[in-house]
Amino acid sequence: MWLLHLIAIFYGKYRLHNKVSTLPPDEPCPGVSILKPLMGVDSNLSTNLETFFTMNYPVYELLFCIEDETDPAIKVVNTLIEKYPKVAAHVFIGGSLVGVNPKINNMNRAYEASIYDLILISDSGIRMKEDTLLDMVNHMDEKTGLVHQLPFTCDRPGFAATLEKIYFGTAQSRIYLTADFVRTNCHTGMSALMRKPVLEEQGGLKSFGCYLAEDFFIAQSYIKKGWRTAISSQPAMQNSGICDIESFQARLTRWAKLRVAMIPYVILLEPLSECMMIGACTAWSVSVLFQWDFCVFYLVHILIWFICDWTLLCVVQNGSLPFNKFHFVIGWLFRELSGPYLFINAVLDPPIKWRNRVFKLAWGGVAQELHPRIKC
Ligand SMILES: CCCCCCCC/C=C\CCCCCCCC(=O)N[C@@H](CO)[C@H](O)/C=C/CCCCCCCCCCCCC
Ligand SMILES: O=c1ccn([C@@H]2O[C@H](COP(=O)(O)OP(=O)(O)O[C@H]3OC[C@@H](O)[C@H](O)[C@H]3O)[C@@H](O)[C@H]2O)c(=O)[nH]1
Repeated sequence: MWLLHLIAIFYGKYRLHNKVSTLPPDEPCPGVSILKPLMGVDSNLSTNLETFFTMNYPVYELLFCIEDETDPAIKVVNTLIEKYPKVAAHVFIGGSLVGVNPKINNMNRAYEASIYDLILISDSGIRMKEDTLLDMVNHMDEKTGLVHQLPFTCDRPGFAATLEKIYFGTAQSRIYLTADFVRTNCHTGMSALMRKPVLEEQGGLKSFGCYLAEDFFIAQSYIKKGWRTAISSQPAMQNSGICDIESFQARLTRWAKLRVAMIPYVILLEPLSECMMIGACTAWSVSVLFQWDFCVFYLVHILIWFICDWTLLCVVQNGSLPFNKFHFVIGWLFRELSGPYLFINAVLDPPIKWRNRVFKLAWGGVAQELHPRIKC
């Protein structure tokens, strides 16, 4: 785990927040079809979506996917389309039933209507900078089939936002960056650019509709076909208007359930890779083997881990943090203490609740909807 910390810090420093180079003027810019699956409206939706209309990229189309024809997101999107008439944008309402995964069902019609060879799947809460799309396209070299963004968050007020930033900038970034360094699949599909022809060879987006963790299986299919996956230099800036501890923990629990079903060895490795757990195990081991003091060892372990996490968070943030060190201590302790508890909860209660549906996963990751179309 110390090695993982070091790899994440140094690789993050080397790989993230690099200057985005412009494409050579003589090379034609590849067009990008951007799929935006939407469901409901939050206080930041309009400003988040607006950043897709103001990107500095020459050829792209925006394909908004909305399942429910009464969804207020339709009005938000139409207002933006009227405001930016020069940006190619279309709205797909109704979705299509091609599998169990509601996000795939929502996006599939837009995917089939997309006209470019590069597809960007981008969740509703994501914000783009003017050069984010260019940065992602720049990472799509001839060996790479899928470019994804390291999940991170925008600066927002409140303890829940602090907690989210700490989680994504420490525990998640550590694994994500190390996985990218050793070329292991760790793809989280909130913002991913992919080659459409490769997806088409496998039957298109709909062939991943049987999985809830479509992101993991899409990346896996690229790797099996000999393509590389890579992270881009800019992290994914999540900026959902819904930011509270309960929904954040529900999301982490849902993701943990997906991981456990897809990659069963994480049942053991994941809790053991948590600071408090591995620290306690190691402190006990050295107290038995070498008669070292348990408490001193444990506290030094936690202190070094804490310093590494702060360093990594600063690397991923690449600027001043919106909270002070005291808030970091509180948020970090809360995350580290609640992490193993959430994981155990996820293992003990396998049904997965996602928005207004409940699913069950079989080992391997194939999903089944438990009570189709229940409303919250
Ligand atoms: C030698 C030490 C090995 C340590 C192994 C650590 C085991 C995993 C610990 C924590 C997992 C955190 C994963 C964070 C990102 C995943 C977020 C997520 O769950 N996303 C899902 C929903 O979008 C998505 O479907 C799943 C994506 C793939 C998750 C793969 C997790 C296992 C990654 C193991 C990488 C180990 C790399 C280190 C190798 C030396
Ligand atoms: O029923 C749904 C649920 C979600 N979605 C869309 O899917 C995207 C992600 O939804 P949420 O924000 O609820 O969920 P997460 O951020 O946890 O998703 C993430 O984890 C699970 C993976 O399968 C997803 O690819 C990844 O985006 C949003 O754009 C949302 O609008 C639908 O279109 N229909």
